[in-house]
Amino acid sequence: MSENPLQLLFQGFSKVSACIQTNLSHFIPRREEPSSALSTNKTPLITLSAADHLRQPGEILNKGKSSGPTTKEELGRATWTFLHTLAAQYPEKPTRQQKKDVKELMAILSRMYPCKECADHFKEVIRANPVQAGSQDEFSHWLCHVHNVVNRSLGKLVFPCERVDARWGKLECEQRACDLQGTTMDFKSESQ
Ligand SMILES: Cc1cc2nc3c(=O)[nH]c(=O)nc-3n(C[C@H](O)[C@H](O)[C@H](O)COP(=O)(O)OP(=O)(O)OC[C@H]3O[C@@H](n4cnc5c(N)ncnc54)[C@H](O)[C@@H]3O)c2cc1C
Repeated sequence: MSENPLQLLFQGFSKVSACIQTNLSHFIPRREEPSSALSTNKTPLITLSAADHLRQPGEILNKGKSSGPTTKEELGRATWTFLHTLAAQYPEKPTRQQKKDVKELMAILSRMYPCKECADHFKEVIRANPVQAGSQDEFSHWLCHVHNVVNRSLGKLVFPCERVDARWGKLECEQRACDLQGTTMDFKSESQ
């Protein structure tokens, strides 16, 4: 039976793709591994999609961002996206542990954010504005407020916090499988 010419074309394309991956992986430095692991590990270090064949090698390695080191602005936008998405998904009734976790996360950010001047400034911001994370609404509005404190210090426009839920939503995830589970119990005795 004669094969479909398109099928033959795709088979040829797959072979070329596998060959490019194997050869390209030789040019990418890898972490120290025991020599036995190196000799047996056949998994390519990167995988390429069909569209990647149209890109330059440098573009493939920096997929999704402009080439060159990450700027303070890119880092800031990515971090605020992470934080506001976290706040949008924060439970209506968080557990004691979840409240503790977000406070710790902010404290860690103020020590380890990879821009020292930003981290130092953020430390002052959260000292003056202690984390409020008693509910989803409280946490997302607190975050909006501290983001505005940073905005003001950089001469940026202040964001209207009543629109924070419209700007930042929960992560798109099938059947809300990404949602954090809170508690249905009412911890009235808790101080925060
Ligand atoms: C913790 C932290 C501290 C930082 N400190 C400094 C610093 O000291 N010096 C410095 O130069 N840079 C700092 N940055 C980076 C800075 O805040 C910006 O991220 C960066 O300048 C890029 O700004 P942008 O205009 O693209 O928007 P961003 O401020 O990054 O905001 C991203 C998007 O969030 C939305 N948004 C804006 N304000 C709010 C808000 N209040 N609530 C909800 N959504 C909002 C807007 O749609 C905006 O486009 C810090 C970032 C973080 C995460």
